[in-house]
Amino acid sequence: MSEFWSNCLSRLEQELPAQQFNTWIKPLRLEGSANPEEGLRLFAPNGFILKWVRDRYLSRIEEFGREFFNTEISIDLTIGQGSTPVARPAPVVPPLSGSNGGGSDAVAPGASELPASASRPAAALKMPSREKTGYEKTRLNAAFTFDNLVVGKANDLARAAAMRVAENPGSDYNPLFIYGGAGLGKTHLIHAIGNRILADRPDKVLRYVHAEDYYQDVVRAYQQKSFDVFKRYYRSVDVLLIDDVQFLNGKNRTQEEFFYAFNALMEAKKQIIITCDTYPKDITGLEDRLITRFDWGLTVQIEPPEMEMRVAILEKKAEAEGVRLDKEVAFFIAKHLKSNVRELEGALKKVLAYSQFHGRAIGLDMAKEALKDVIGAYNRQITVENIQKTVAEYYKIKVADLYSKKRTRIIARPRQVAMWLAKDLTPHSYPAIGDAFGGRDHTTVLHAVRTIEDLKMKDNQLNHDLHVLLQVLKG
Ligand SMILES: Nc1ncnc2c1ncn2[C@@H]1O[C@H](COP(=O)(O)OP(=O)(O)OP(=O)(O)O)[C@@H](O)[C@H]1O
Repeated sequence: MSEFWSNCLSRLEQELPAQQFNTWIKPLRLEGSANPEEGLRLFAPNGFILKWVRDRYLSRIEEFGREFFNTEISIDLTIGQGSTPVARPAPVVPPLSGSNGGGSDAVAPGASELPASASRPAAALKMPSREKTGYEKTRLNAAFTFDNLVVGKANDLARAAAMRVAENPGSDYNPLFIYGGAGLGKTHLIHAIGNRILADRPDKVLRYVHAEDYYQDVVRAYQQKSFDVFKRYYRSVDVLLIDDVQFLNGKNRTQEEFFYAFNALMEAKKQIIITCDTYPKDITGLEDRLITRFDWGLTVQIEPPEMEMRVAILEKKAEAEGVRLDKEVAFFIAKHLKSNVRELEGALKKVLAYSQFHGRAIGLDMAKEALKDVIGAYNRQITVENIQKTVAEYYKIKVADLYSKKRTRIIARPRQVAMWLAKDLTPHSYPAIGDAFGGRDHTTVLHAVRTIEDLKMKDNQLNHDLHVLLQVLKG
């Protein structure tokens, strides 16, 4: 197994820019028995890395596995440390040490709140200590700083507010609520704030947490009846940075805990910074008392970047990879990909890989060739509605069935196919796709995407369906 993993690591190291490899791949641990058919387990230190790896790298790792073992393998990606230490350990809660810390703690998260991995044992969450809190414990990503954040009209207000908070945590804007669409730099900005605070005030106890990880901590605290430790942990920080708060949607028990932590931190004049994909009042599935609190400080938006900013981002990212990008290439990419910085990064990566693979210098013609699929799909403006209509026609069902609660296989499978296509062909996030399918939870979309990914390897009919649908949609 270790031979496979080192093989996989060296291939990924060759394929990916060093920053991506170090951030997303290096902290992973793989475990499994000698027989790969019994399944492999890939441990990610936190939900943030898990989400990223699942969306971007898991299918590639599985592909390497199939080549290496010459058989189908399945990899169970889960939060944890495995049996070997990881670079950035996930926070975990120790076994119960006595009291459960009050009446509300006896309330379990609803069954639907429990993640698949909830029954797995967890290691111990340590109270942050000022002496011992090293950079790793903050869970910040050192790669996201103000220095490498490109500023333009789309984010100048958000950046100015972020700088102000970084300079005076706990005073002016509390909480600072940053919202905007997927891939527009919210995570980058929140890490930049954390990194700046820590650089200026190394004594501050600071904690970055993705909302999924916060939820996992609540689940573990519940399982291990260690709410005292959990509460003290989150209330003892000077700065709490919580990313993608929309993921608390529908998780009532977790929201309750967050509500108490929020109040305690605000009372103690500690800084809270929150990111979200929508304006507070538009968040669905979150309690009103939380939503109104989000508005207490300053709410700032990050918008899709304008043309000049997109060009500047491409140039900066290319520079970080040691490449000087011609203006015409940067303009060409920026002209075609408008709504999402992550997409711009993906396109740039594709151009760099294409140039390396074919041994060609980066120029306009080459970039056009490398990106013809990406840009073709983008220009045809594939929308979720369009996908739903095409899928419904293909499977001879009604579009309304795709929004409905019907679970019969004849409806459920086309719905999963449509969700998979929506994730593949549009820039929408899991929650946004869930909304477009009758207000379903993002986990349902995630499940659909994983199911179709798995099945398309094994099921010829499904593979054929996907092929036809992709051709129709891409034109
Ligand atoms: N203004 C910018 N300057 C430089 N890089 C940027 C900028 N905005 C976004 N990026 C880069 O784009 C990528 C995606 O950004 P990020 O993960 O911060 O988006 P997000 O808004 O948090 O997305 P999501 O809601 O999907 O989590 C990151 O690699 C980030 O560094």
